[in-house]
Amino acid sequence: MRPDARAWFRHRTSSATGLAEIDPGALLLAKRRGGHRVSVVLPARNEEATVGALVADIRERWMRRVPLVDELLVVDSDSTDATAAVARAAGADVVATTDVLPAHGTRPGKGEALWKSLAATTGDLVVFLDSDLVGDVAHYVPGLLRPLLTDPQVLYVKGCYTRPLEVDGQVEPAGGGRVTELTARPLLNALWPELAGFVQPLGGEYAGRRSALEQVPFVSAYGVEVGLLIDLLRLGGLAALAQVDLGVRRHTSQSQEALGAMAGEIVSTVLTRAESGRPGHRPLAASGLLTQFRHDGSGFVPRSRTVAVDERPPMATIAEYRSHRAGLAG
Ligand SMILES: O=c1ccn([C@@H]2O[C@H](COP(=O)(O)OP(=O)(O)O)[C@@H](O)[C@H]2O)c(=O)[nH]1
Ligand SMILES: O=C(O)[C@@H](COP(=O)(O)O)O[C@H]1O[C@H](CO)[C@@H](O)[C@H](O)[C@H]1O
Repeated sequence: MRPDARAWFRHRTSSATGLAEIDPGALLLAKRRGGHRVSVVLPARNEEATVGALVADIRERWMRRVPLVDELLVVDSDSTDATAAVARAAGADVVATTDVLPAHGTRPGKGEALWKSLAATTGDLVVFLDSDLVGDVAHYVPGLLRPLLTDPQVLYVKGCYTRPLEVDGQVEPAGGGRVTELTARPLLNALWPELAGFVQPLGGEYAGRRSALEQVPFVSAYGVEVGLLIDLLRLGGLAALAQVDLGVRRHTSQSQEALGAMAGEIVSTVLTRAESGRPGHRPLAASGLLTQFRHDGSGFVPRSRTVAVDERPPMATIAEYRSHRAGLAG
């Protein structure tokens, strides 16, 4: 690791691996002293099996018992199951991606849900959690908020964790984060070595200041995490970024084929941000296509899909958003 990445890793990595490492009173005091309002956003596409318990736990622990969180929103991202009803019954506010900023249309993908969540929430601090988390994650929200509540220089905090791999009901103690290990980490180490200290650059649990999040584009699909990391590095510099060890993260994993497409979207996202390094040369261009293969018993069958990404502009450039925020400011 380069000296700057190593220094960052030592200075900007904190630990919140369980509630024993959290002082709720101190966080509440820091929140009140800073005059902060906290929104928690759960992007959810067909997560009826897990979103309810997650919502109920956050509401009970961090809204009712300890009012660290002011707003809990589930963004229903084109679900075809009962995600919205389950989330609402558990006490979350729920909005459909299609219903937010309707004049701007809607696009499929996680990044679209996260971009629109900025227009559907009001906190100056925003926490993002995947909706397919399983196990004890009660410490995730306070752990992610702590660097933002205690250090004004920090703009963005990513969770990091060990990641068991669960496929077809079989659980391995490690091996999760396959796209991170096989695609994102090698690419980021090659092109942005200053980010080499991030343990989980693609992790779905992170928090940031709205003032920063509204200044950067959101890649509309699975490239959103790697796009945010690169763009927030450019916006605030490495010292404005932090990570917190949240212990273990378990979630429902996708198939290798699905993750291949995810990797393609991440490569497309990285290439749109990678310069060829030689002045006057255009940015590296991705084909936007990925061909994978299945064997049908008699031979290999190619299957091509697009892994091109589009992105939404910084929310601060959206007139409806600016006028809505101005109205809130009174
Ligand atoms: O189009 C999408 C795809 C995913 N997600 C949500 O984004 C999170 C991470 O997605 P997924 O679990 O598919 O990715 P993985 O964690 O397996 O990489 C989950 O809460 C999904 O419900 C979403 O809101 N819209
Ligand atoms: O980190 C990874 O390699 C992928 C896949 O994880 P698994 O191999 O299914 O445990 O999961 C992450 O990547 C997505 C794209 O950035 C994020 O949206 C997910 O939240 C995150 O789980």
